[in-house]
Amino acid sequence: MIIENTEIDGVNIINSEPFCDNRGFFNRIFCQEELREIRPNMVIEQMNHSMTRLKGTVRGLHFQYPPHAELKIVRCVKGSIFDVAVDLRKNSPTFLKWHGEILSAENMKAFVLPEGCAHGFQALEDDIEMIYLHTESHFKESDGRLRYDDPKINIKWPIEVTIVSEKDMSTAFIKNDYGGVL
Ligand SMILES: Cc1cn([C@H]2C[C@H](O)[C@@H](COP(=O)(O)OP(=O)(O)O[C@H]3O[C@@H](C)C(=O)[C@@H](O)[C@H]3O)O2)c(=O)[nH]c1=O
Repeated sequence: MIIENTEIDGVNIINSEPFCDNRGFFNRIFCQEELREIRPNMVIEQMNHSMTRLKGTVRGLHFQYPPHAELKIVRCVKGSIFDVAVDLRKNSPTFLKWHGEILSAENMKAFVLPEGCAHGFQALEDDIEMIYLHTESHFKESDGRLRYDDPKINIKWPIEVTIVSEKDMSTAFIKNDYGGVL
Protein backbone atom coordinates (compact mmCIF):
# COMPACT_ATOMS: atom_id res chain seq x y z
CA MET A 1 0.00 0.00 0.00
CA ILE A 2 1.35 3.42 -0.95
CA ILE A 3 -0.06 6.31 1.04
CA GLU A 4 -0.39 9.73 -0.58
CA ASN A 5 -1.06 12.98 1.26
CA THR A 6 -3.47 15.66 0.11
CA GLU A 7 -3.57 19.37 0.95
CA ILE A 8 -5.87 18.50 3.89
CA ASP A 9 -3.99 17.10 6.88
CA GLY A 10 -5.07 13.52 7.59
CA VAL A 11 -6.95 13.10 4.29
CA ASN A 12 -4.98 10.43 2.43
CA ILE A 13 -5.21 8.27 -0.64
CA ILE A 14 -4.21 4.64 -0.35
CA ASN A 15 -2.94 3.07 -3.57
CA SER A 16 -2.64 -0.68 -3.76
CA GLU A 17 -1.32 -3.10 -6.33
CA PRO A 18 -3.50 -6.20 -6.71
CA PHE A 19 -2.01 -9.67 -7.16
CA CYS A 20 -3.21 -10.71 -10.63
CA ASP A 21 -3.17 -14.06 -12.40
CA ASN A 22 -5.28 -15.92 -14.94
CA ARG A 23 -8.11 -16.33 -12.36
CA GLY A 24 -8.47 -12.63 -11.68
CA PHE A 25 -7.05 -10.52 -8.81
CA PHE A 26 -6.59 -10.51 -5.04
CA ASN A 27 -6.31 -7.13 -3.33
CA ARG A 28 -5.80 -6.15 0.30
CA ILE A 29 -8.44 -3.74 1.59
CA PHE A 30 -7.19 -3.13 5.12
CA CYS A 31 -3.90 -3.85 6.87
CA GLN A 32 -3.35 -2.48 10.36
CA GLU A 33 0.41 -2.84 10.02
CA GLU A 34 0.70 -1.12 6.64
CA LEU A 35 -1.60 1.73 7.72
CA ARG A 36 0.35 2.34 10.94
CA GLU A 37 1.66 5.69 9.62
CA ILE A 38 -1.94 6.90 9.24
CA ARG A 39 -3.06 5.66 12.65
CA PRO A 40 -1.22 3.20 14.91
CA ASN A 41 -3.40 0.31 16.08
CA MET A 42 -6.42 1.39 14.07
CA VAL A 43 -9.50 -0.56 15.16
CA ILE A 44 -12.29 -1.01 12.62
CA GLU A 45 -15.64 -1.10 14.45
CA GLN A 46 -17.94 -1.32 11.46
CA MET A 47 -17.86 -2.10 7.76
CA ASN A 48 -20.67 -1.00 5.43
CA HIS A 49 -21.58 -1.63 1.82
CA SER A 50 -23.85 0.62 -0.27
CA MET A 51 -25.14 0.59 -3.83
CA THR A 52 -26.26 3.68 -5.75
CA ARG A 53 -28.45 3.10 -8.75
CA LEU A 54 -28.38 6.30 -10.76
CA LYS A 55 -25.47 8.24 -12.26
CA GLY A 56 -25.29 11.78 -10.83
CA THR A 57 -26.69 10.82 -7.41
CA VAL A 58 -24.98 12.59 -4.49
CA ARG A 59 -24.81 11.13 -0.97
CA GLY A 60 -23.52 13.42 1.80
CA LEU A 61 -22.02 15.42 3.27
CA HIS A 62 -21.91 13.29 6.44
CA PHE A 63 -19.83 12.97 9.62
CA GLN A 64 -20.28 12.00 13.28
CA TYR A 65 -19.97 14.51 16.14
CA PRO A 66 -17.77 13.72 19.15
CA PRO A 67 -17.70 11.58 21.21
CA HIS A 68 -18.33 9.36 18.17
CA ALA A 69 -16.19 11.21 15.61
CA GLU A 70 -14.70 8.58 13.34
CA LEU A 71 -12.04 7.89 10.77
CA LYS A 72 -13.43 6.34 7.57
CA ILE A 73 -11.70 4.48 4.77
CA VAL A 74 -13.85 4.31 1.64
CA ARG A 75 -13.50 2.46 -1.65
CA CYS A 76 -15.57 2.14 -4.78
CA VAL A 77 -15.76 -1.55 -5.69
CA LYS A 78 -18.10 -1.24 -8.68
CA GLY A 79 -18.09 1.58 -11.23
CA SER A 80 -16.63 5.00 -10.41
CA ILE A 81 -17.37 7.95 -8.15
CA PHE A 82 -16.15 11.44 -7.31
CA ASP A 83 -15.36 11.31 -3.60
CA VAL A 84 -15.05 14.41 -1.41
CA ALA A 85 -13.65 15.24 2.03
CA VAL A 86 -14.47 18.58 3.70
CA ASP A 87 -12.35 19.81 6.60
CA LEU A 88 -14.56 20.83 9.56
CA ARG A 89 -11.78 21.20 12.16
CA LYS A 90 -11.98 24.85 13.17
CA ASN A 91 -8.26 25.25 13.98
CA SER A 92 -7.12 23.60 10.78
CA PRO A 93 -5.44 25.75 8.10
CA THR A 94 -7.78 24.11 5.56
CA PHE A 95 -11.01 24.69 7.55
CA LEU A 96 -14.00 24.41 5.12
CA LYS A 97 -11.71 23.44 2.21
CA TRP A 98 -12.54 20.30 0.24
CA HIS A 99 -10.57 17.69 -1.62
CA GLY A 100 -12.06 15.52 -4.39
CA GLU A 101 -10.72 12.31 -5.85
CA ILE A 102 -11.98 9.81 -8.41
CA LEU A 103 -12.29 6.34 -6.89
CA SER A 104 -13.14 3.40 -9.09
CA ALA A 105 -13.24 -0.37 -9.13
CA GLU A 106 -10.45 -0.09 -11.69
CA ASN A 107 -8.04 2.28 -9.89
CA MET A 108 -8.66 0.54 -6.51
CA LYS A 109 -7.86 3.75 -4.63
CA ALA A 110 -9.09 4.16 -1.07
CA PHE A 111 -9.82 7.54 0.50
CA VAL A 112 -9.06 8.17 4.19
CA LEU A 113 -11.19 10.73 6.03
CA PRO A 114 -10.11 11.55 9.59
CA GLU A 115 -12.29 12.64 12.49
CA GLY A 116 -13.66 16.14 11.88
CA CYS A 117 -13.97 15.76 8.11
CA ALA A 118 -17.29 15.36 6.30
CA HIS A 119 -17.69 12.86 3.47
CA GLY A 120 -19.79 12.83 0.32
CA PHE A 121 -19.64 11.40 -3.15
CA GLN A 122 -21.25 11.51 -6.58
CA ALA A 123 -21.90 8.41 -8.70
CA LEU A 124 -20.23 8.89 -12.10
CA GLU A 125 -22.12 5.95 -13.58
CA ASP A 126 -25.16 3.78 -12.81
CA ASP A 127 -25.05 0.96 -10.23
CA ILE A 128 -21.93 1.91 -8.32
CA GLU A 129 -21.00 0.15 -5.05
CA MET A 130 -19.04 1.46 -2.08
CA ILE A 131 -17.33 -0.23 0.86
CA TYR A 132 -16.75 1.73 4.08
CA LEU A 133 -14.53 0.91 7.04
CA HIS A 134 -15.31 2.90 10.21
CA THR A 135 -13.37 3.33 13.47
CA GLU A 136 -16.69 4.00 15.27
CA SER A 137 -20.07 2.37 15.15
CA HIS A 138 -23.04 4.29 13.76
CA PHE A 139 -24.70 6.53 16.40
CA LYS A 140 -27.91 8.16 15.22
CA GLU A 141 -27.64 10.85 17.89
CA SER A 142 -24.14 11.86 16.63
CA ASP A 143 -25.22 12.16 13.00
CA GLY A 144 -23.85 15.33 11.39
CA ARG A 145 -24.70 16.68 7.93
CA LEU A 146 -23.86 19.59 5.67
CA ARG A 147 -25.47 20.50 2.37
CA TYR A 148 -23.75 19.04 -0.68
CA ASP A 149 -24.34 22.41 -2.41
CA ASP A 150 -23.41 24.72 0.46
CA PRO A 151 -21.98 27.92 -1.11
CA LYS A 152 -19.51 28.28 1.78
CA ILE A 153 -17.91 25.01 0.68
CA ASN A 154 -18.63 25.30 -3.04
CA ILE A 155 -17.88 21.76 -4.20
CA LYS A 156 -17.59 21.42 -7.98
CA TRP A 157 -19.50 18.18 -8.60
CA PRO A 158 -18.28 16.88 -11.97
CA ILE A 159 -21.68 16.04 -13.51
CA GLU A 160 -25.29 17.15 -13.11
CA VAL A 161 -26.76 16.19 -9.73
CA THR A 162 -29.71 13.83 -10.28
CA ILE A 163 -30.80 12.42 -6.89
CA VAL A 164 -30.23 13.57 -3.30
CA SER A 165 -32.01 11.96 -0.32
CA GLU A 166 -34.77 13.85 1.49
CA LYS A 167 -32.67 13.83 4.65
CA ASP A 168 -29.71 15.40 2.85
CA MET A 169 -31.96 17.98 1.15
CA SER A 170 -33.45 19.02 4.50
CA THR A 171 -30.01 19.77 5.98
CA ALA A 172 -29.40 23.42 6.89
CA PHE A 173 -26.81 25.60 5.17
CA ILE A 174 -23.76 26.70 7.18
CA LYS A 175 -24.25 29.93 9.15
CA ASN A 176 -21.72 32.78 9.22
CA ASP A 177 -20.53 31.95 12.74
CA TYR A 178 -20.06 28.22 11.99
CA GLY A 179 -17.70 26.78 14.61
CA GLY A 180 -16.83 23.47 12.97
CA VAL A 181 -16.93 20.02 14.52
CA LEU A 182 -13.61 19.53 16.33
C1 LIG B 1 -24.71 5.58 7.78
C2 LIG B 1 -25.57 4.47 8.39
C3 LIG B 1 -26.90 4.43 8.15
N1 LIG B 1 -27.64 3.46 8.71
C4 LIG B 1 -29.09 3.42 8.41
C5 LIG B 1 -29.80 4.72 8.70
C6 LIG B 1 -30.81 4.81 7.59
O1 LIG B 1 -32.02 4.17 7.98
C7 LIG B 1 -30.22 4.05 6.44
C8 LIG B 1 -29.68 4.95 5.34
O2 LIG B 1 -28.84 5.93 5.92
P1 LIG B 1 -28.39 7.24 5.13
O3 LIG B 1 -29.54 7.75 4.35
O4 LIG B 1 -27.71 8.14 6.10
O5 LIG B 1 -27.34 6.57 4.10
P2 LIG B 1 -26.26 7.33 3.22
O6 LIG B 1 -26.79 8.61 2.77
O7 LIG B 1 -25.73 6.40 2.22
O8 LIG B 1 -25.10 7.60 4.30
C9 LIG B 1 -23.75 7.40 4.01
O9 LIG B 1 -23.30 8.50 3.24
C10 LIG B 1 -21.92 8.55 2.98
C11 LIG B 1 -21.61 9.85 2.29
C12 LIG B 1 -21.08 8.26 4.18
O10 LIG B 1 -20.01 8.84 4.38
C13 LIG B 1 -21.54 7.14 5.04
O11 LIG B 1 -20.79 7.07 6.25
C14 LIG B 1 -23.00 7.27 5.33
O12 LIG B 1 -23.22 8.42 6.14
O13 LIG B 1 -29.18 3.24 7.00
C15 LIG B 1 -27.11 2.50 9.51
O14 LIG B 1 -27.80 1.60 10.04
N2 LIG B 1 -25.77 2.50 9.74
C16 LIG B 1 -24.98 3.47 9.21
O15 LIG B 1 -23.71 3.47 9.44
